[in-house]
Amino acid sequence: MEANDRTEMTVTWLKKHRLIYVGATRHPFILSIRDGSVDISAFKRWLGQDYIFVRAFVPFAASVLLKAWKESDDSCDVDVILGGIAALNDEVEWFKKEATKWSVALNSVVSQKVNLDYCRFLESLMSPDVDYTQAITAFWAIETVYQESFAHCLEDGSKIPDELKETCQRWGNASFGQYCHALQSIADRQLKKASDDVLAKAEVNLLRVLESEVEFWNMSRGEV
Ligand SMILES: Cc1ncc(CO)c(N)n1
Repeated sequence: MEANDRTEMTVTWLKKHRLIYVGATRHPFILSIRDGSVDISAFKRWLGQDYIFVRAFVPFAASVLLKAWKESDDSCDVDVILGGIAALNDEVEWFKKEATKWSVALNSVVSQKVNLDYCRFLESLMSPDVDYTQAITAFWAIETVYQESFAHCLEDGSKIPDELKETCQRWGNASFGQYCHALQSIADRQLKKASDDVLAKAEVNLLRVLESEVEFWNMSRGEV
């Protein structure tokens, strides 16, 4: 590959940063869900913290939608992102239902530092100074880590406890996978025509997302 080959930049980056990507998508927390050994208190901690994260992810998604509408040459982008926002609406309701099932009091969950930092990073990406290419690349990466992680839980040979199957289905299902692919195509198309400066920033943001995802799983396991 030539150094300036911009075809499927996301694929190139995931290869280049493979170790951290595998760290985010095959984390011990995910592996423990897959093999059924998951510590339920860790799962509940994840549930409460992720609810806080998802609430911050909604305005981020809205900011990506706004940027798509303003900056994209392809009006289909808005439809893809709108579909993602619709899914987030379901997701917020699902968290409330799931929290009741596990007796997690969502309104008394205190955001942990890792989560606060990640949400603050999302907020920085909402700035109008961050262009559509950077925003959509981060958006794709965030959704894809969950898709890859939970899809792995559902693969052959898994021993997920019944009461956690719905969680894995939520992000591991095929249509969420297609949605992530649609986001990836958009990101690749944008990255192909981006300036070198934007390209460099998008790569840094991708790394920040992957690191934050690893930390988020660590936090869920009570390790930070
Ligand atoms: C921490 C985290 N990353 C990604 C997603 C996917 O939406 C999520 N719900 N939470």
